Amino acid sequence: MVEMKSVVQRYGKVTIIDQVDLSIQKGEIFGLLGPSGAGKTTLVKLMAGILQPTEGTISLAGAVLRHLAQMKNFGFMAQSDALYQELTAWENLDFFASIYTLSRKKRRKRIREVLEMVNLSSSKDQPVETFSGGMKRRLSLAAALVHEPEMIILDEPTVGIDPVLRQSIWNELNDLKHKGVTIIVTTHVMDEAEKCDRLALLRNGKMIAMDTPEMLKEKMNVSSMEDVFLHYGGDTK
Ligand SMILES: Nc1ncnc2c1ncn2[C@@H]1O[C@H](COP(=O)(O)OP(=O)(O)OP(=O)(O)O)[C@@H](O)[C@H]1O
Repeated sequence: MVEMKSVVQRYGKVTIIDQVDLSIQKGEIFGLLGPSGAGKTTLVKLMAGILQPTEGTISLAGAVLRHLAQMKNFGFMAQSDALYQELTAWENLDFFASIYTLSRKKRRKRIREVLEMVNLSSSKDQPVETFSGGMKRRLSLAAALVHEPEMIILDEPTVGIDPVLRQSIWNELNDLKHKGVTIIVTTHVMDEAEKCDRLALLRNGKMIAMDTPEMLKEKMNVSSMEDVFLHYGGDTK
């Protein structure tokens, strides 16, 4: 689904992403883990076509990537919420759904579904400016999913979300995965890292390990993802 070859991203003389190769399969949950400043957000922005790499190639489902963010089959949830504060939750979702030219009937059905998924049905008519941080995060997730994309990129999706809801979001991500949706997620949360099919560990812009959570633990001879992370010299923030 995503193929990166020798990708380098530089700002001036500073190298932020350093010769990254990776390949993400359709229908997998792929996690990006690394200490703060390692380059995770930069890497997902490159995948989303929001940034163009200084060097290397990025292709999506075989095609060289061009403005993927505008493509219909793709959803992106950034770290900062891109919501219209004065509009209600429903109106925000209706706006995002209309961009993707969903029919009116389909839109209503789908908005109800995603609101239910993120547990915001009862707040659907409230303006976003009255929402808590966690509610805004949940609405951003709903907005990234409203058009049923084939691939979603979630940059720290569960920051500010309590453990119960975090679990229900992960159940939802697993359901999507079983429908063949490819999910790319950056996280600092170790129990979330465990839920990924494969993980890439990033440090100082370099890919230092890539494997299943089980194999990473086995290779390090440790019992938790926390230990894997610490082994590679990360800090858990
Ligand atoms: N536009 C930019 N110009 C210069 N440096 C940048 C720019 N964007 C990011 N950086 C630098 O790139 C490095 C990686 O940033 P990035 O946001 O990708 O890290 P991250 O792993 O997502 O961190 P966090 O977990 O804290 O969100 C940081 O040192 C950051 O300061």
